[in-house]
Amino acid sequence: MPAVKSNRPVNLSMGQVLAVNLRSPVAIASILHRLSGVIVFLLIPVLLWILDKSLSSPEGFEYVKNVVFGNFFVRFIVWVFVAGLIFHFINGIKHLLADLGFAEELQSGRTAATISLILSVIGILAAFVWIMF
Ligand code: HEM
Repeated sequence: MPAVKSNRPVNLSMGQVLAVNLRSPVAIASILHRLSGVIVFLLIPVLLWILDKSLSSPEGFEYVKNVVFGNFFVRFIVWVFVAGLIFHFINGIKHLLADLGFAEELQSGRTAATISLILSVIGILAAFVWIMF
């Protein structure tokens, strides 16, 4: 038996977790930073294959240009990779600045998270137009 009885709630439902976290830009930026890191990591082989193919020969380059990038689904996957990288990079800079002591308090951290979310959305939408059309 623990010496002090804890009233700390355990086994929170996912609804409770989301209700709290979706109201916090810091929490949203944090989980998306982890998710984007994993997405970028998982898609690296696809991008490496495209790069390898495009550098293999002039025919390989034409193949990637016309056939690979001619495919809507491949362009979408490439956009997901670029979107993940944009998000991860911008929020990574925020993390590194916080490590240096910038915007690490509650209010400044919220502001930094909001700014990085807005910049990420702008960059990700621009990448969508660039890659998909
Ligand atoms: C191929 C490129 C990259 C991959 C696959 C990648 C992947 C990851 C993953 C999986 C994590 C762990 C996330 C977590 O557990 O919360 C992480 C953390 C981190 N990444 Fe990246 N990353 C990449 C590029 C970058 C770049 C370019 C930056 C610089 C802006 C960066 C900055 C960071 C930082 C600062 C963290 C630590 C975040 C923390 O302390 O919670 N990453 N990365």
